[in-house]
Amino acid sequence: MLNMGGPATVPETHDFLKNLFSDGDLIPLPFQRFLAPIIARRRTPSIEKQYTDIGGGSPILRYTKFQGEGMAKLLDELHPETAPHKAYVAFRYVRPLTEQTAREMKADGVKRAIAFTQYPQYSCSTTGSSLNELFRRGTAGDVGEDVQWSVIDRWGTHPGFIEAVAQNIEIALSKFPTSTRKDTVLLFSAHSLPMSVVNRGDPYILEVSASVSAVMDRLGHSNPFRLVWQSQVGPSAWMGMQTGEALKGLARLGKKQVVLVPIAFTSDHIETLYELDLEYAAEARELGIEVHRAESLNESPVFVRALADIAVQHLRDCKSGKGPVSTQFGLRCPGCTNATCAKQKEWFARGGR
Ligand SMILES: C=CC1=C(C)c2cc3[nH]c(cc4nc(cc5[nH]c(cc1n2)c(C)c5CCC(=O)O)C(CCC(=O)O)=C4C)c(C)c3C=C
Ligand SMILES: [Fe+2]
Ligand SMILES: [Fe+2]
Repeated sequence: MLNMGGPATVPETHDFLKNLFSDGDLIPLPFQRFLAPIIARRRTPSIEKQYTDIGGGSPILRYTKFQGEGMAKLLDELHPETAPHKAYVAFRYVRPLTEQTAREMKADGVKRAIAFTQYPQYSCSTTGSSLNELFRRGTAGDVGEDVQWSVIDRWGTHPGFIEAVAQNIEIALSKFPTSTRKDTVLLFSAHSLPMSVVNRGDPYILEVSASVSAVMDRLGHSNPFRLVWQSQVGPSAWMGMQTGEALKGLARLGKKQVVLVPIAFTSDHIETLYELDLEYAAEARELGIEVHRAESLNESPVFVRALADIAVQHLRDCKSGKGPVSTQFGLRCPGCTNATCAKQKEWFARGGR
């Protein structure tokens, strides 16, 4: 289960940021090895405060373990041919790091593995970065040379995922009076992307939009909705409209009720618990808007079942000869010039050999 991870405790914030700013797939910096520790050190106090304010750390490891254990148990029932199943967590910036997990898998004698991204929608900067790291570890022999790999690289319109999000929206909507419920705006909010990444053909914006569209279809277009973008960092141009600006605009339009919907991450983190729940909710209240947030997928049984279904479908596709990767996987961003991306895709397409 590939993801970025987050600091489980406040003192781990610095190392998280240092690893994050050292990742050239996420943030290409000149003199990266030199600049990354400097930027990380400068940003640590403000981000530490945010993790303190949300209860002392990121819950992502706890939720990912919960989801993974639930998925593995379901897989034993749904796909006994490949039982027993075990979920390993491989984070990019905090423990358990890809490197540590790779060694653990080797020690366990794993012979068949699925690199299962936990980002629903594909971006070169997120899933791409995790696959590049796994490729480096795999080719360095950290996982074991004889492991057969396949890849689940995106699943943003899977009906089970869409159902889980839709159910959480319905719960949030039910907190508004029946008489005004249908006027409530569903404001889908996803982590933004620098325009430089969008403009090289990264599919993330398109895939997040497709998720939103599928959720609205499932809800029968019961409410007005918009997709907006949050958490941009630094002075460069990022994908907009920004979530905070959208709330101001909705207030100007006389809207009084909003459901905020996180759509690009599977568990709570500072974007939901700090930015949405503390910052934007307070801003909205000042603007005279009542806000409820759709809960993150966290411990949703519908979502755990969706993960298992995605894996079963993938195992069947592998067996029926559709190959170890999706058809989308082979198509790199037209503007991607990252040499590791190219090598990684070839390596996984051969089953990681
Ligand atoms: C699908 C989710 C995410 C995408 C896409 C994404 C792209 C992206 N992010 C940065 C820069 C930073 N991201 C930071 C933290 C962070 N990012 C995501 C998710 C996505 N990022 C998460 C879940 C987190 C963890 C923080 C949290 O919310 O718990 C940070 C560090 C925090 C900070 O310093 O503000 C940076 C920096 C870029 C440049 C980028 C696309 C290229
Ligand atoms: Fe790439
Ligand atoms: Fe980010």
